Amino acid sequence: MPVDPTVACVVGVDYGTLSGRAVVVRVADGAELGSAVHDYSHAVLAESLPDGTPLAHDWALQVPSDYVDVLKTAVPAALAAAGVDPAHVIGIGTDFTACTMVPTLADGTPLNELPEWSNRPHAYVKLWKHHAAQPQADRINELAAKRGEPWLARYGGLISSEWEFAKGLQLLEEDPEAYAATARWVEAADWIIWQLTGTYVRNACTAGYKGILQDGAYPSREFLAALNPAFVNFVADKLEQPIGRLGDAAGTLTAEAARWTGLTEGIAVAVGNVDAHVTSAAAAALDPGQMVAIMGTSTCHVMNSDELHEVPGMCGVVDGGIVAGLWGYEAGQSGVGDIFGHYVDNLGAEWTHERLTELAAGQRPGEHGLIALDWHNGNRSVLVDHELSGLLVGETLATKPEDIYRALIEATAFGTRKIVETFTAAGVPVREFIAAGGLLKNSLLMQIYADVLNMPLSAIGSDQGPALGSAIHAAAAAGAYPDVRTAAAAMGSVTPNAYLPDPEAAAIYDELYAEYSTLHDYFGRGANKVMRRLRAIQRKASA
Ligand SMILES: Nc1ncnc2c1ncn2[C@@H]1O[C@H](COP(=O)(O)OP(=O)(O)O)[C@@H](O)[C@H]1O
Ligand SMILES: O=C(CO)[C@@H](O)[C@@H](O)COP(=O)(O)O
Repeated sequence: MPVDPTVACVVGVDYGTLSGRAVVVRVADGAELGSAVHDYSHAVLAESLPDGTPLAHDWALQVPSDYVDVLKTAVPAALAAAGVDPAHVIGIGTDFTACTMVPTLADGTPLNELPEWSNRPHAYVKLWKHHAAQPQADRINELAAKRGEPWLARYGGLISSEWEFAKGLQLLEEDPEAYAATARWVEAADWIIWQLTGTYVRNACTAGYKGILQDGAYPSREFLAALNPAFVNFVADKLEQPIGRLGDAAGTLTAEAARWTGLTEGIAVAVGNVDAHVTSAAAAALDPGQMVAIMGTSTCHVMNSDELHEVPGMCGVVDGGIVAGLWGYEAGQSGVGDIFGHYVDNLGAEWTHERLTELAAGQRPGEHGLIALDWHNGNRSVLVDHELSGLLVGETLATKPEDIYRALIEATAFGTRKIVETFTAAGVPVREFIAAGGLLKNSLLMQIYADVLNMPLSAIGSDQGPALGSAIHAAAAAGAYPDVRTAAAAMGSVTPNAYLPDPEAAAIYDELYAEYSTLHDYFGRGANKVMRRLRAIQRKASA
């Protein structure tokens, strides 16, 4: 029975680092009728497994049953909050952090859910911020450069330790039994769709940006064998799967998933997507030159272009990676909100983001005498090196907590400026900067970004951008619109010029950015490898 288009709704579910957020959205105009959040009960496993098995440095794991709990809790709660008849919901779409990898049996059962594997770290989900595969990434990059692999240029010259191949090679080399037991190496973005439909389809976005699928091919068997002879069949045996186009239906909701969610069995389920890339649709910002920055735990910068260029240190460029018909570019900062949260957490309970922001807002740029490097979680773009670490210069006995908090915000803004300038210099100009994500709520942070970039900031209309983007893809998958671009025009929203640069502040930030750039190149491009040496000493001391 077709649903009346004026009441038809879709559900978008955004899987972030610490929680899943469900939104019920009206198809006709993108109105968000109700939402709910569910925090993952295991959060991020960075110190130990649930049974206490210790984890080494730079590990970040998750428990996949937490993801299914979101379907069972946040989706019904969002429906209740919206007061919508579930029979009016015609589709569901999801987005996920990436590259978050699930080792599974052939039927999609996660390895960690088998009793015999529950105490093995490599049986668990490797979260996007799992950086312990940097040695494998270094070998992949060295070999790819030596062999002149054509696909390396599509990733700015460097493959990240966060992605599918480095993490897969680490699995093989550190736990060969777990590698052998892994029948499918699955992006969480696709695993959750598998749970909703019973069908495993690899989405074109993560396959391209995180799985090195370029021009229809993965890295060759020869390349894999040269990395490690036992890795030769990694693609054929554990990775390859039919590719689903963004905005198409991956399948329909199973009876079991209908019971979990309270939705109707058989409704359309959109091909999986990534929390960053799906947000461009929510901001109705799919045209070339519109850079959408999804600012949360990390920041992802996504932008379309009608031209293919190599941008040094970008995360990747994929044909149709954001929307069909255009080259989708991605860059990123692997630590942003995480850096602020880590600082706040270490200060003590009486300190909060809000208190520090209020105190910091009273300062003029440069007043605190500090400058920081925003590499507390490594550097994703433009250096692609997760052995790098944070730095603070200028601290004195007069330095106050709010001074450092402001310097950390400014450092992430300088990191974003480095990315914007690199794109523009490479022939992919940034014509509009649109902010999205959880950090939008910090107006001081937004103003600092406008001043540092010295350009107006547009702001996405929704404070649940990724979830709205997933809902838009669900509407296209359900056939309510002919394609994602048409659905985005009807359902997405943005406020242009939400923050305008202050010329005086911008001038001071130009001086501070010059100092940031000097530190960036000195510590990040090999002049002084102290950060890597400290990591090596740390690993030896922790062994
Ligand atoms: N007022 C604030 N100002 C700056 N950062 C904040 C503020 N509140 C929370 N954060 C940071 O934002 C991050 C969460 O961002 P959010 O977009 O909600 O989640 P996710 O990145 O998982 O999608 C956390 O790292 C947290 O430390
Ligand atoms: O890397 C990507 C996208 O490519 C993100 O999913 C990852 O940085 C996690 O983002 P969040 O900050 O947790 O939303």
